[in-house]
Amino acid sequence: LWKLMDTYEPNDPESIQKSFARHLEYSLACTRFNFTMEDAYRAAGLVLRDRLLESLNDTNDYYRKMDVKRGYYLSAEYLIGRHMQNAIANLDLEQPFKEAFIGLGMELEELFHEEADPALGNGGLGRLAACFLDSMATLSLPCWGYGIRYSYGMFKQEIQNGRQVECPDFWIGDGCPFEIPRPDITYPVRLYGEVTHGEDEKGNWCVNWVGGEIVQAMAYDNPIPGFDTYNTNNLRLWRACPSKEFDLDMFSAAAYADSVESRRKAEDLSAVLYPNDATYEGKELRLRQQYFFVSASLQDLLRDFIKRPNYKWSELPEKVAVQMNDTHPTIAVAEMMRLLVDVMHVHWEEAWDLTTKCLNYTNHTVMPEALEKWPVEMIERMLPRHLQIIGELNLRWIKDLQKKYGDHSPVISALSIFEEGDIKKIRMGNLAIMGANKVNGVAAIHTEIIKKETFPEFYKYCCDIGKPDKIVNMTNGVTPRRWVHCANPALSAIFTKYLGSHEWLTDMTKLKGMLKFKEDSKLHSEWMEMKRECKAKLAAFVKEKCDLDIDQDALIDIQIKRIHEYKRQLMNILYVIHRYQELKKKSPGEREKTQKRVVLIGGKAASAYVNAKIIIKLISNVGKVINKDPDTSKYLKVAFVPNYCVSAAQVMIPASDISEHISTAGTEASGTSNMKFVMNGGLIVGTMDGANIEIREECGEDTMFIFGCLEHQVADIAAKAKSGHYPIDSRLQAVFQAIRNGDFSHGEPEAQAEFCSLVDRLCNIQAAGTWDGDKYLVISDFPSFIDAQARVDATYADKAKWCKLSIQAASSMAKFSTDRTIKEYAEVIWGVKPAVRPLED
Ligand SMILES: CCc1ccc([C@H](C)CC(=O)N[C@@H]2O[C@H](CO)[C@@H](O)[C@H](O)[C@H]2O)cc1
Repeated sequence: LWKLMDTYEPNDPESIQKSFARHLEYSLACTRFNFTMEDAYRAAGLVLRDRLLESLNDTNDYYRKMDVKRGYYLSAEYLIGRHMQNAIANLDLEQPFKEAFIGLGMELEELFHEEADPALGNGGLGRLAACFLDSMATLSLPCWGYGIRYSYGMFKQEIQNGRQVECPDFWIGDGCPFEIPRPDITYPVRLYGEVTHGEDEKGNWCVNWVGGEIVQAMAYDNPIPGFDTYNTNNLRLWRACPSKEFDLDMFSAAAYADSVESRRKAEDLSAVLYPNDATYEGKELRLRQQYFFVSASLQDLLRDFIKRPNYKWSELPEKVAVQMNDTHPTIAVAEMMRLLVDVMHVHWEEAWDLTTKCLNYTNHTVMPEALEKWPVEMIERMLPRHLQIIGELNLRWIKDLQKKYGDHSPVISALSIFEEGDIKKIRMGNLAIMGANKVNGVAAIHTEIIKKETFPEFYKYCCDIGKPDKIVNMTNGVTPRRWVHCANPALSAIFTKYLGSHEWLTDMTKLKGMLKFKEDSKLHSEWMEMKRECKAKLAAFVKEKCDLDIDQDALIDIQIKRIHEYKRQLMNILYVIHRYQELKKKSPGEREKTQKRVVLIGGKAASAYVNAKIIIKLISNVGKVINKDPDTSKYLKVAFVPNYCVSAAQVMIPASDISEHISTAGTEASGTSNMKFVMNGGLIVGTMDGANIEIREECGEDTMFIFGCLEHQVADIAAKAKSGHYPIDSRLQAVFQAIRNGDFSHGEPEAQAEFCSLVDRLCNIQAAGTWDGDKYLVISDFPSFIDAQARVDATYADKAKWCKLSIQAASSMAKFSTDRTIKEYAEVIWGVKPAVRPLED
């Protein structure tokens, strides 16, 4: 059987066609003469699934045989995007698949479009997790991801009359060929109930968590193929199922409704992704979701560990490393202790030693409103044993601190896991740092802010105990497979042609080889042709989504990311109004000389985020005025692109000339779309914030149009404003006036009121830097923003210079590949080494 089984799926076009036809018939019950494009996509997906599954199993067997140290990434979100194109590329099947389907009269692109975009995440954090999975596999690192299989992902965004409308995203629809249900892998997860103490059968004193409700966590495996390797890792997502499919005795009793109720209640757990991406909402279901996937994941990885012949608990940190993606999985600190102490009967001290050696924590935001603090009473009700454990941990922690800093040092209350107050809370950030081996920020400036402003007492404590390197920096990255090779095949072809191989795709330092051609006219013409192709695709996309015709020779200016006041989409649209007013002032002749611009803004607002939704409305209404103004529409177009998601990003990002990363200095932890744009030859208008700073260092100052105050200046500006010194540039005054005049309200009183409230709050001078005023310093950064945009126009007028800068920047982005980022995590934090699976195994 083994000989038969080995590599049983040949990859020549004909075998692929056969396998396709077989799945059409035997898996989908279609006949080979009548099937829809969606059927074709599904059958093709199953052809790939067979190969992915084979590789996943063989890879996992290899890891087990080699008894390697494993890494586990715990994330409540994975924005994985469409699978098919990426799977074909990473399995190195592009050629045979292309030939096979051309032979069947189908373009691969047609199939790709049939796939639902699994949006199991909100934004940056979720997409980073997905890029990490791709790099962990490509580096042949024995690392798996764990998460939640939400039935409803990130809502679909429709724009109706300029306003965001959220629509449920039932992405699973008729099933996803790229996931494998594992009814053989389920774990019980208890919630609520109470804790009893007593003697077990052997007379040992033990703690029992009883009662409450049990939910079954069932695994769904999503193979993650690496590029240019035979290794395929796994993303194991948990779905909540009722513990007893059907409680027959309940069935007999007239409590039928209850059994259905308990089924619904159980399934609720993994039903919906919470659509907020930077504001903590203490919803109980959210905490249940977090504990649910953390418990199932830790049970699963510990089961794998104890499967190893004559395992010893002391070996756990040598065989297991866990990364907590922000505080969302931080209940893992207490759950690991419960499983080790209560279930595996490991002594408390050893259990704590093992826990703090295995767990690690990544912080992704310094926004106070995003830091999770769960009410003690909620934890007490839902997770009574965990509250006991956290209480005990904090007791010992405080004792340590008192020994070091004295009983009444203010440090104690700052470092305590508990936040006192009328509602006592558990600070998940403090618990995460306390329970972690390593803590990291996601960009150099962000990690410094964590040390100095967000957790200064913790950093000082680490230094005091001689562990200053407990907090390390891991600058984010993106995977070049999806964001260059799949999103921009024309650019990928240029790199491979000029560099002589596609090695750059697994080692982006090779792109430096392009620099010697950066002023080469032949490359320039190919480069500009590539950009033209991307712009043509974008034009078709914008026509379809916004019913707007855009001039492909215009400068394409894009800002796509979650709508949030700190990301300052408002400043972008205020500038567009200013640019419009300047155009209107000009004579037709003068207008002819101006740089044509198309400004595209896209992103979802958290459903309860009122100000963000008003900003979307303002952008939509401004577009309606400008785009049909005969004086200006030839020179300036602006549109809000609906339903920004991974697949939309793959169409928009390759087409940019300029992209906006204009957050107030010190607010954007890193940003990752900035990296994707520059890798595709786009240049940045940005502030000295997040990873913009490091991109500028790598690519050269002349490739970025920087403006605005620096992080350390923010507090001064706010202080000056308090004393009334916060001047408003006259050009911005003119913009505010136009808004107040109702120029962009289309006679909608509600919109007019909303727009004016936005402007009024900005102009509440004394309150600048606070929520009652211009919290994110739009007014004080506006003049230099105008200057930066003028520099863009001037530079863009010199096409050869622009092209040179574009090539220079795109060829200098090696640092921002997640291969570099993950290599650092593996070496500095996890101590996990590549385990390259040999084919013949
Ligand atoms: C509790 C609600 C909630 C949900 C998600 C989050 C995320 C941490 C927000 C997020 O996505 N942060 C982004 O993470 C990216 C990856 O590191 C960074 O590049 C972005 O700068 C950061 O905003 C915070 C709070």
